[in-house]
Amino acid sequence: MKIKCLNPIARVGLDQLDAGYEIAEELDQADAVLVRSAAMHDLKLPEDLLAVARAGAGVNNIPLDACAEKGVVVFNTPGANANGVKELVLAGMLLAARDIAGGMNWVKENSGDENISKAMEKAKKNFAGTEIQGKKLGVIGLGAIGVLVANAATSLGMDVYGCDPYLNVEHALSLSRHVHLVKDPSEIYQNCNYITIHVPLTEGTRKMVNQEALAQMKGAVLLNFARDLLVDEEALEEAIVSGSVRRYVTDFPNPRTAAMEGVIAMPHLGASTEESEDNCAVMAVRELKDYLENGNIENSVNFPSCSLGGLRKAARITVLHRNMPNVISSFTSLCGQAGVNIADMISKSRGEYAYAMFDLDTEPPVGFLTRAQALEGVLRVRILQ
Ligand SMILES: NC(=O)c1ccc[n+]([C@@H]2O[C@H](COP(=O)([O-])OP(=O)(O)OC[C@H]3O[C@@H](n4cnc5c(N)ncnc54)[C@H](O)[C@@H]3O)[C@@H](O)[C@H]2O)c1
Ligand SMILES: O=C(O)[C@H](O)COP(=O)(O)O
Repeated sequence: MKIKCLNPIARVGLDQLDAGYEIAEELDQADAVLVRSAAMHDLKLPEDLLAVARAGAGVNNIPLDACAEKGVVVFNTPGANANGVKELVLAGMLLAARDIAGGMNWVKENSGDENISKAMEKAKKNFAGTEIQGKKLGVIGLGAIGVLVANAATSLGMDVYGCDPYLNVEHALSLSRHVHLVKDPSEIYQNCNYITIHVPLTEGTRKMVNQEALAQMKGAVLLNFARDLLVDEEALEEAIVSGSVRRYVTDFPNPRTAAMEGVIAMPHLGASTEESEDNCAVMAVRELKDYLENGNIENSVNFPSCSLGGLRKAARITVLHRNMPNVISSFTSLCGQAGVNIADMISKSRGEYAYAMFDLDTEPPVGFLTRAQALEGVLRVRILQ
């Protein structure tokens, strides 16, 4: 199997690719892709590509539907970089609470002054600020990162409010009981001193922090460590001028926000820690290998989770297909016609797409793959032995 890395991937992950694998020089040779933030929307994907693993959380750089249509399974690594982001969000709040960066710059600029120790005692009032203890923090999106940020903020003495209409059980169970859940994000916009967004960028969340939301804020610090396009930046500029937003702290600057007054920007550093890079790489490679070698799917963002464990029978056939009637029945009929017994099977669906796995007592005959691949609704068939 040839794996193409579209971004540098941590060595500890690549080291798991044993003898059966090599790193591809070119994308068109690849059986699978490992990627971080490289933009894939305009890439021509090879016909034989089987999978893409995003070593990270956000998948807005990957054409998920186009991949599904071609029978390419896309994975991500939920939670693997969440702590790295949480720590930077805490730093972001502290950087907005006092002018730490301004103060540090002042020291650099005055480093030649022999009387700097005396001068700073006069200058320091320019960089003073407030404490975060006792302030209200609103967290929009209580997933892997949002929960860690909310819990850490309660430990720092903040009064924390969280909003997530799709909060899942795992994240709900790990959320501190001190976090107040609200249904309407307006409660957060209107009442919180700090507001932090941790939702994926999708068509539904694009510009979710819009003019209406920004106008409700009362001198808040808005933190965006998720994606720039979640915020309406024209409205943001007005909100900073009017004072409804006091500071915008972002990990996703662009030509517009990088030059804006009141913005504290970092160059997409959230997941750039040794630990997060290692965690993501290890998880992404594990997911890829389990899919390539056993056909099992875990943490896909365009196909359902589905597993039959390790290969134990004569052959395993996997079928990525549209979620529509008769695909499974026409496949099992094909097995019957070929005299192949299905020893075990599993089938799962997710939205428009579905996946089925069949363990066979005997190897399928020559030509079986071509016949299965031609069945209506089938996107890709693989035979694993
Ligand atoms: N700065 C960085 O380096 C960095 C690192 C990792 C992730 N991210 C970004 O942060 C995002 C979140 O990451 P995560 O690991 O917490 O993902 P996650 O999938 O664990 O959590 C996302 C949460 O957002 C919630 N959500 C979706 N739509 C919502 C809405 N309209 N209102 C409120 N909540 C909503 C979901 O229910 C889910 O709980 C990623 O999609 C990515 O864009 C950035
Ligand atoms: O969505 C993510 O996981 C982050 O934005 C991290 O992206 P990166 O892997 O390019 O640092």
